[in-house]
Amino acid sequence: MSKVTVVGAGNVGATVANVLAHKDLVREIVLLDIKGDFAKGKSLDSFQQAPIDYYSTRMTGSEDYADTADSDIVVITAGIPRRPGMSRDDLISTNANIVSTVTKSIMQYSKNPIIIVVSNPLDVMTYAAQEASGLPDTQVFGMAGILDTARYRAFLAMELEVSPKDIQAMLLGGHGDTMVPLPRYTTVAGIPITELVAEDRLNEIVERTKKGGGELVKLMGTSAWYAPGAAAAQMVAAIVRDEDRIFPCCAKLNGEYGLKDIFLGVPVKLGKGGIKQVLELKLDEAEMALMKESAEHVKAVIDVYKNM
Ligand SMILES: NC(=O)C1=CN([C@@H]2O[C@H](COP(=O)(O)OP(=O)(O)OC[C@H]3O[C@@H](n4cnc5c(N)ncnc54)[C@H](O)[C@@H]3O)[C@@H](O)[C@H]2O)C=CC1
Ligand SMILES: O=C([O-])CC(=O)C(=O)O
Repeated sequence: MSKVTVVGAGNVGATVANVLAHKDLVREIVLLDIKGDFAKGKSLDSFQQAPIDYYSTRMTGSEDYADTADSDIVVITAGIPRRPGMSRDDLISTNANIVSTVTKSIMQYSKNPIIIVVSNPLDVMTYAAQEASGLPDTQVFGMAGILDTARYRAFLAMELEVSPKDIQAMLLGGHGDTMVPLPRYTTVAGIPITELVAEDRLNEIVERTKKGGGELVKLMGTSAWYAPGAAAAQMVAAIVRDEDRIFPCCAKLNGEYGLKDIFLGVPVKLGKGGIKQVLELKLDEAEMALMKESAEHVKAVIDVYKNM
């Protein structure tokens, strides 16, 4: 049974830990935060749910990295969330420093963890975590695509009045307004979405998906946590169970899609050890152009990070 550390016990981190504990898959979760006893309180509250919801996963809170020693998987959610009017990229100056510091502290106590990054701007923070950890590409990746496709699938379920269970979709690109939902790879119980939703309406749903994070920031004054937390927990589960799930994740590209030295959302096979394979879809010209545009945007933010 694995040990999982979640860094950042705020809205997303506490949700990742709580959802993961409910899956009863790992022996121990350590929730770490710099905010005094905050993580201790969150984890105690969460563990007091165990007798009610019937799981065994232990959860402890800490502000001391020694307690994270020998973690198999680390989820980094530390950092500030955006407020209305901000873009995810506006968080870079604060969060790059936090993510790099957190990663180095983790590496002092865990030799060979898998790191899943959640902090924003996601693609660049994943780049920063890999640089700070020195871990192989297969072991450092980011959570965004599961969330973004979940939003897309939820909007389609609302549109068609069908169960979200029956909607399958794929999405590429950066975790920002340039993300690339793929209607050609979207089905409802195997039926191509293009047969069920008119092109104009589908475009509106794609546009709403791209701005899905911002829609919630506007409604709540801070960013989302239920779906993001569940998405990160699903990635941990796929690794612990060695499921070989195919998920869109933010992964290092080494020539796939004609791109290098970048972390970007692509379909990967996720199981024991992390990313087992990056899948290269046969994109048409329009899809490839959107992917390229998204990559250029992420590259520009990586350059900002490199010059910090
Ligand atoms: N990748 C994605 O799809 C998503 C990413 N996010 C991002 O996740 C991050 C966290 O969001 P929330 O949980 O809503 O924020 P939050 O403010 O509720 O929690 C963040 C926590 O990080 C802690 N923290 C800050 N610096 C730290 C450090 N050096 N070491 C340990 N802990 C530290 C804070 O004390 C706070 O408790 C944000 O950057 C947000 O933009 C949020 C939702 C989705
Ligand atoms: O929108 C944000 O800032 C948080 C996030 O990445 C999301 O919910 O997609």
